[in-house]
Amino acid sequence: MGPDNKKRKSSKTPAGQSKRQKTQAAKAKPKQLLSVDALAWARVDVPEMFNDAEGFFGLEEVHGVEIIKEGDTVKFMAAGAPKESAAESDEFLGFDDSPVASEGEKGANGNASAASKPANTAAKAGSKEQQKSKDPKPSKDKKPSKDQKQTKDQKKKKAQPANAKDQDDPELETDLFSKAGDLADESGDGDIDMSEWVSLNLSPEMLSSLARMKFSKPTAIQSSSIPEILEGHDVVGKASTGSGKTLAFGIPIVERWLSRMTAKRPSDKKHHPTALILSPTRELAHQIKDHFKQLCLGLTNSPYICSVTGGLSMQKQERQLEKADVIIGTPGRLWEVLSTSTSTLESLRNIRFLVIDEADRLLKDGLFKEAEEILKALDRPPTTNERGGYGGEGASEEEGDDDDDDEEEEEEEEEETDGSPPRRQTLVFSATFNKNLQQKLAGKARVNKDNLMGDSDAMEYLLAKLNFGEEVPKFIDANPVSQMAEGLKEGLLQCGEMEKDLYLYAVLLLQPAQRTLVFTNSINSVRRLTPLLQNLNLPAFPLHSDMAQKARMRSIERFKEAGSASAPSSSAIMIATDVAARGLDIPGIGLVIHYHVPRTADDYVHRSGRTARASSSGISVMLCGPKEAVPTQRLIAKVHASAGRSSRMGRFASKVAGGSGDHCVQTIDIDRKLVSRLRERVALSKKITDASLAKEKGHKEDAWMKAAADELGVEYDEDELEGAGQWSGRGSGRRAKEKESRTLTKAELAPLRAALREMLATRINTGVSEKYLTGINVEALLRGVKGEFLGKVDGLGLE
Ligand SMILES: Nc1ncnc2c1ncn2[C@@H]1O[C@H](COP(=O)(O)OP(=O)(O)OP(=O)(O)O)[C@@H](O)[C@H]1O
Repeated sequence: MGPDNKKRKSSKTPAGQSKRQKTQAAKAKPKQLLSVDALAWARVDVPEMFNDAEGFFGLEEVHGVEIIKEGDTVKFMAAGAPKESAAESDEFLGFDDSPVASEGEKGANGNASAASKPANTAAKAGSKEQQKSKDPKPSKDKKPSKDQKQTKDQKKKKAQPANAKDQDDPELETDLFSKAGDLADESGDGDIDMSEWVSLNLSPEMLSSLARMKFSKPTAIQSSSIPEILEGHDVVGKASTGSGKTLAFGIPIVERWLSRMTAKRPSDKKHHPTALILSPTRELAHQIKDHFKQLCLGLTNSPYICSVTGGLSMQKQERQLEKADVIIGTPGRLWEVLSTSTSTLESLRNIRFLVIDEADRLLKDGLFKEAEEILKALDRPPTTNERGGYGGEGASEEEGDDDDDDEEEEEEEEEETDGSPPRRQTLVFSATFNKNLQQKLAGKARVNKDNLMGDSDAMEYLLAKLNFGEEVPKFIDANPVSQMAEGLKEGLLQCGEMEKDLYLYAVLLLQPAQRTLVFTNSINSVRRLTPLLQNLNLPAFPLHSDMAQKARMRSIERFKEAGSASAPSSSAIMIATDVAARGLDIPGIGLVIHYHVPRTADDYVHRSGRTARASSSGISVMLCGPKEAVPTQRLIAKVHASAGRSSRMGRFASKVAGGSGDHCVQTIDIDRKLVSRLRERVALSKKITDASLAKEKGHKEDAWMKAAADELGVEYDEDELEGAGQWSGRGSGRRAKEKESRTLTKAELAPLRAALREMLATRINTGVSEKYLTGINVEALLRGVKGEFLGKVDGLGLE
């Protein structure tokens, strides 16, 4: 690193460097013309309200740059080296985007970047206890000296392909789903027998990566899909939730990238991504990215992986896209990028793999219009102009190819020399391909033989939706008997329609898990239940699509912290809409509660699949009001009938009635007396919550009315308006009630809170037997107790 770089390095802490210093540094250097992408853009913090604003994706600023306008063209002149070289020397560590900085070492790791780069592995491990102990690197130095770091950086530069540099912008680097933040894993490294992977013919590098992840054998879907994908087939993969579908397509994609890198010659200038993966939600997209990165952590050479999702800076994502090898995107944002950038679209037409994860959801009629647009755009033949663009990589390969012995090179050449895009493999994965499962519960959806969609129907459906390269893709069903995870226990708890809050609280106490996920059908319910449980001293966090992206990530982060190495004896409850139902892989979720009966049977499968993942066990409990009993039975019947097609309704009926079955849905016999002892505190908490929410809503309405009145140039006085009868009519009753709650807030909220505090501090007598008449201290119960009280209270009986 030269002296120039050293100086720039000091700009890492903007607080420590004044604007004047920066300007002086700039003056001292010869001026250079820079491209807009080469500039050191730094994110500007904007108020939360802009986070998800339509069409607003964030602000970025740059210092020490002179702007020169020549006609319609704007050029940038700056002192010092362009960003490109800065990035190579990890210069971008320096920009202190405050929200990222608040994420502690995570942001720094993202910057030291390339979780997947071997040279950075040590840096990453340095901040994460678990990885530190597992890091195979010989150097034990936590903080390398400057010289050592320089040598390391130089080595890193040599070892990495040009496009792997500057892996992530800290803002885009979520790192939320890396295993480092997961439940504390005490087990040591040990020697891992990897012989069960041998038949899949993976590269030694890949095998050592898998060993590093302690995956000693492939899951069923992995051992059946990986060979087919490596052989070049299109694959439709179906396997139960949590069965490792991500790596079933992830491993062959990375293998393919590795072999492309080996075959690549210096003359191959044009860069095209290897794979595009479509995901229905932002969180899942980030998770897949993190999963890929983990897989690549041990590779000497790793692909550049990026996610393209809403809620984060589009400009930065576009810059990442230019050099990406593996792209994971949500349809909305991806389409936004593709519809404005022909070069990106062109590049994506050259992908080798198109993956549709959670395909039944992404391809559901009318749900993701953008996904359809993307698929159409990728399949559209390029215009004559665009076609010229394809020549780059293929042509240079043709000219430069003089090694007839290299099979992979031949393959590359074969695919690209005619100027048309290379053959693309389409990979489609989900736990549910049964169209019948998608039907709404309301209406006349029936479970009968005729409307169940079997494998062949599923295939027909997919063939109509997707343009596969092969006439018939390989259909792999790794779990033909059940789409529910093996270690899952399902329970159904009947309660009064208006008693769900009470029963939710009771289940949380009686069946405590380190991480519990509660699903509701509406954003409003998430907004209400979160404070309701928080008032009861429960660690509840919200997740819904109306939250700003930063808040969504913060919630997941907090949820994940529970039981992790940093907080081993804590627990957490996430209250979510179905935005969390698909794909989320957060280890340690021991309990899923369906506060509302899911709208469709596939939602039930996926919601319940957030627990009992990867051979662990878990419990799913459905709260069910009297009116919901019939639709709920229909729903569960659908799920189980479509799995074991030979004995549909009868099988379910016997299970609910308490009959034995291999996949049993138990009716839960809860201790109702004990539940009634919780009633008072729940009622009080509800009162406090309603008052706070009404107050909040009132503030918003007031603000809106005041603004409207301002605009009209009139005085706003709510009481006057009410007195004049302006508020009468539809909705006035509700408004009056809300107003009452607001008034209550002012007059009585504090004593109510005090009363609840007192109630919560009192032990509850379980009244089960002499032996256990110790009572429950709710606070202690929730502090990391794993089902210990269950037997004592004789509660849910689901353990
Ligand atoms: N071979 C393996 N051995 C052990 N664990 C594995 C293996 N492959 C994947 N896993 C782990 O299994 C968990 C579930 O994997 P993944 O998220 O891919 O499941 P999925 O089948 O896609 O689930 P869903 O249907 O809910 O999306 C992950 O934590 C992953 O790290």
